[in-house]
Amino acid sequence: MSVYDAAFVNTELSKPTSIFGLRLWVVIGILVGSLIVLTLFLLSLCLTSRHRSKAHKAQPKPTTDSPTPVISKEIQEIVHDLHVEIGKPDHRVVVYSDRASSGESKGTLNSGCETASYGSGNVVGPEVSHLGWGRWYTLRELEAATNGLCEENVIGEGGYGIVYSGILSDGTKVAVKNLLNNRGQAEKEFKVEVEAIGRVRHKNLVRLLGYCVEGAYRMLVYEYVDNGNLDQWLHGDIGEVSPLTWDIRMNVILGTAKGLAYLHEGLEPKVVHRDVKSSNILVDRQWNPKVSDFGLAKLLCSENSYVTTRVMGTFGYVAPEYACTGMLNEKSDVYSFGILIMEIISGRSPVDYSRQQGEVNLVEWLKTMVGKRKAEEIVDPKLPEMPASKALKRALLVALRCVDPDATKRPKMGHVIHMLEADDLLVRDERRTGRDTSRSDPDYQQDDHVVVKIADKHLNEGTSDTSEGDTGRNHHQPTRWR
Ligand SMILES: Nc1ncnc2c1ncn2[C@@H]1O[C@H](COP(=O)(O)OP(=O)(O)OP(=O)(O)O)[C@@H](O)[C@H]1O
Repeated sequence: MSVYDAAFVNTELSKPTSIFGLRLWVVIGILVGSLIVLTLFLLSLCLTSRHRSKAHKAQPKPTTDSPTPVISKEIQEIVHDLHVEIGKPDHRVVVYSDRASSGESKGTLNSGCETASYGSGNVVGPEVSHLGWGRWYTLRELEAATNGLCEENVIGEGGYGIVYSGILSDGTKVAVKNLLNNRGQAEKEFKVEVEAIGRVRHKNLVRLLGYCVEGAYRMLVYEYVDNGNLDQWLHGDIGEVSPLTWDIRMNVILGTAKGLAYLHEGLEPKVVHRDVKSSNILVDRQWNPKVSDFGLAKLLCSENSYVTTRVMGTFGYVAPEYACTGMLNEKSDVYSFGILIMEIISGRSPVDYSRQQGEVNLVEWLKTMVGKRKAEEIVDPKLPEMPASKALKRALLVALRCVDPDATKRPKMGHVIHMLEADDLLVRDERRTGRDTSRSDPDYQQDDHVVVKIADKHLNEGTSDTSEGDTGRNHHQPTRWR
């Protein structure tokens, strides 16, 4: 450009324009500046929206197959209508059939401890459950806690799932129950547990900390109870002398009664456990009992009874009227609890085919022994020391009342606690004063008389309403109840 041209451009650019009399070069400068700012703004907008859409894709979409809302809705439904079916799985497959279609994970978990691959891939910390309690754990998180659902972490295997010990990232020790796919049974058990005990807090009930719903996986995460279950301590290989003293046994009975009383009388709708038995009573190092395994629980509104066509429970513990008619209310649990007391006192299983005739059925044998005034011979021979006679008879009395063939005459769990605690106070008092009241105390003599009377009455009534013929509708029904 020549000097002339440059001077011309300079002159032109310096001319004032109609825009506030600004010179042309100033106007051009403002326009270019604005254009740059606008371009930058649009660029940043574009980048932000792309980032958002990526992040959105990485999170599981809250669609209809998003786990929590669906489960939550279904759980509400089962409160009104639930028929739990009997069925024990015959093999240990922990990957469910719809897993492949969900596209989330592949392969089965078996005896190896290698980490399985889980396709969903997001490592998300525990979220607060949408159910209003507990936590919603990811599969990956529980896999990490249990060393990949490792064989070495297996604590036990129940009818509906395998239980693993695990340690969460915050150091909490937990028990993780991986429910088996049993044609819908896992789903039902899962819903029942979540609904029945999700919100329950009681020192004698195993606390459910949260759950995992991912693809076809259904897992329940419980507080870890570190001293096994009562069945192991009563019938396991524990040597000649049981560590379970009389006081410990009574403490276990009382604690269990408190847990059940809370389910029956402290909740609305009340919860009938339906599977009270020694393997479902966990104990901690101080021998505090905690009732577990609510998979068969049933929610009942206030005074209701429920008639089911399928009887659930464990052989030897199921109340006769429930077995025969399907009529279920909390008194069925009271019956099972009575059997549990007998088991704890005697160290015998409710049904033991290795025993001689007349001793196979615990209730029948125990009543006969009481009737013959041989209560002392009922006591577990592995007990380190014999209980006070009065304490033994009171415990037997409670047990006999709980297994009354007439469900309406069985005490409520609250009343059971009252009877047990009264006994506790009396026995402690007896020990403190160092006197044996058993012979002089009229109350004691009355107990003795009542125990024998109840046993006799039950023995006479026992078989009339539990005939062998009435077994048609029930699954796990023994041919004879007593
Ligand atoms: N929270 C827990 N802490 C420690 N151990 C547990 C816990 N929950 C269950 N277990 C143990 O895991 C094992 C299996 O328990 P689960 O409740 O699945 O079956 P079960 O009661 O033995 O049998 P079923 O379910 O067939 O009646 C039991 O030995 C039990 O002691």
